[in-house]
Amino acid sequence: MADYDVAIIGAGAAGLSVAAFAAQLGLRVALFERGRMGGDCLNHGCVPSKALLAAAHRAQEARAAGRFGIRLPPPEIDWAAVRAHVRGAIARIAPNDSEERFRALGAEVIRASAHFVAPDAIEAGARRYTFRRAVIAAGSAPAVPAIPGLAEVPYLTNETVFELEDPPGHLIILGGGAVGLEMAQAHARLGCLVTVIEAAPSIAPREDPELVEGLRRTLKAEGIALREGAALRRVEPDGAGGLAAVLADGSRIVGTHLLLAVGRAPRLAGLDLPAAGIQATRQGIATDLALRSVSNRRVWAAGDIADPQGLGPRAFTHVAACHAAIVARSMLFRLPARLDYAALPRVIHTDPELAQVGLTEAEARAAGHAALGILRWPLSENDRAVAEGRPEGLVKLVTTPRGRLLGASVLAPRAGDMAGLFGLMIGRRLPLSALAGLVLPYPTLAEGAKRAAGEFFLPRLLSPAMKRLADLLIRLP
Ligand SMILES: Cc1cc2nc3c(=O)[nH]c(=O)nc-3n(C[C@H](O)[C@H](O)[C@H](O)COP(=O)(O)OP(=O)(O)OC[C@H]3O[C@@H](n4cnc5c(N)ncnc54)[C@H](O)[C@@H]3O)c2cc1C
Ligand SMILES: NC(=O)c1ccc[n+]([C@@H]2O[C@H](COP(=O)([O-])OP(=O)(O)OC[C@H]3O[C@@H](n4cnc5c(N)ncnc54)[C@H](O)[C@@H]3O)[C@@H](O)[C@H]2O)c1
Repeated sequence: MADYDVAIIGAGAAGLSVAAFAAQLGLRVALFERGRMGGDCLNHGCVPSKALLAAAHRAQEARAAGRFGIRLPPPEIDWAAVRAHVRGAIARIAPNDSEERFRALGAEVIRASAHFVAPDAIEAGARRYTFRRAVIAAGSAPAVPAIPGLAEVPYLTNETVFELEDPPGHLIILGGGAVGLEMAQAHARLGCLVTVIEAAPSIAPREDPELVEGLRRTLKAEGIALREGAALRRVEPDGAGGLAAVLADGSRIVGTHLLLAVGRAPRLAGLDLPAAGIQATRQGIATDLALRSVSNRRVWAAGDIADPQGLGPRAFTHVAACHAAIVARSMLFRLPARLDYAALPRVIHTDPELAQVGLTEAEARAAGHAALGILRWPLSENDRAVAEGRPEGLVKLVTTPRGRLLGASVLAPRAGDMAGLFGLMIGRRLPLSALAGLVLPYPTLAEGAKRAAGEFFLPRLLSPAMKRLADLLIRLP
């Protein structure tokens, strides 16, 4: 008999969700974790980044208070207290992910690095554990690009940037994606000089350019230097304890710290996958859409490390949770399960936030939708946004010609909070009339979603034929 029913490598968002479910069903669960319980999201990702952004936003609100007739002195940043706030947020959430909680649920938590030694066996801490089923949830690590000179300068990643004893004087960020932009705004609002170097022609290159333009304006207005379409040729020490980044156009940017934010790499090394006959791609563990390994049918993968059917990873905590639900269905109940990213949300948690659900206009065209309906509602037409002095932003909907919602892009304060509405519309294939006919509380930003949907029906409602019909009907007794 196998030692365990389910062995799980990694106690991050994905592994913990599977472990909690399997243990509560009474299965014998072994959960291997070599680092901190909670993985990236709790310790080096979502939680510290959102906590740092929260502090930064308070500072910005203090700076902007004058617009509302409130006179405040310029905010003073107590970096040690900001760090304590970040650590406090982690500490308050940590009990949910703790060893104690998972032991109480019935799982055995093994604090050691795990690797495969056979198709049905793992070794950790010099002990061998056999399993009936295994889940690889080892996550991803920050990618380190091959940049000449990088070995000669100290650099930060998401694993170290939240540990700085003092604020960076001038933070140079390589990569203008989700990590780069959130960290850029957090540090700029906390009083640091910030330069973002982005290789693609635009920051947030996957996102809708109309929305990115609004975000770019905000970031620049806050003093963040954006070097877009810039190739970094090399980095070198500046002789004063900092570094210089030399771009292909010859310009030299001198900073005190360098943060790498150029994407993620799956943590495959050290798992000894060949020992268990588990195939992997450059992007992660090769699985089918039920997240089951294509080559070892005892094994599933979940979270950042999964590469389902060549789709590549979607490195988000909500995706890790969604993967865990699919693994539970497929692995524990042997029910059909199929990953579907059609209604997947993603949010860049800057202020304003940039939220995307489903396809952007460009993604919809690339997917072969030749004719599209494009509906827009600017935030400047939303009463709440105007009242709060935040008219910068846009709701943009992408539909089929018949009005089925394919994607929604929103730039607005707390845009992510609108994502659920669009996710439900797309996921349940609800007609656009459901959104246009919804009665929403006034005044809320979400009314922008309803008004954008209304734009689909307005030209039809006010057509010459409808006007003639109205004229006729009003004459009837
Ligand atoms: C700065 C930053 C901000 C982010 N913000 C957000 C956000 O706002 N919203 C969002 O949805 N997502 C966000 N993400 C992404 C999110 O953090 C990840 O998608 C999520 O943490 C992935 O969870 P996971 O369980 O797949 O992997 P992880 O959280 O990385 O967990 C994997 C665990 O496996 C352990 N492990 C690895 N190999 C072994 C081994 N051989 N033996 C034992 N243990 C092992 C690791 O120590 C780790 O604890 C952010 C990421 C970063 C970097
Ligand atoms: N709010 C969130 O949900 C959130 C926040 C942070 C991270 N994450 C997750 O973590 C993942 C990783 O984030 P990330 O920002 O590191 O990756 P990313 O893929 O989102 O962005 C990386 C950026 O770096 C650029 N780049 C790549 N190589 C470069 C180079 N040599 N020089 C300059 N620019 C270069 C890319 O063009 C891209 O714009 C995200 O894709 C996301 O899934 C999510």
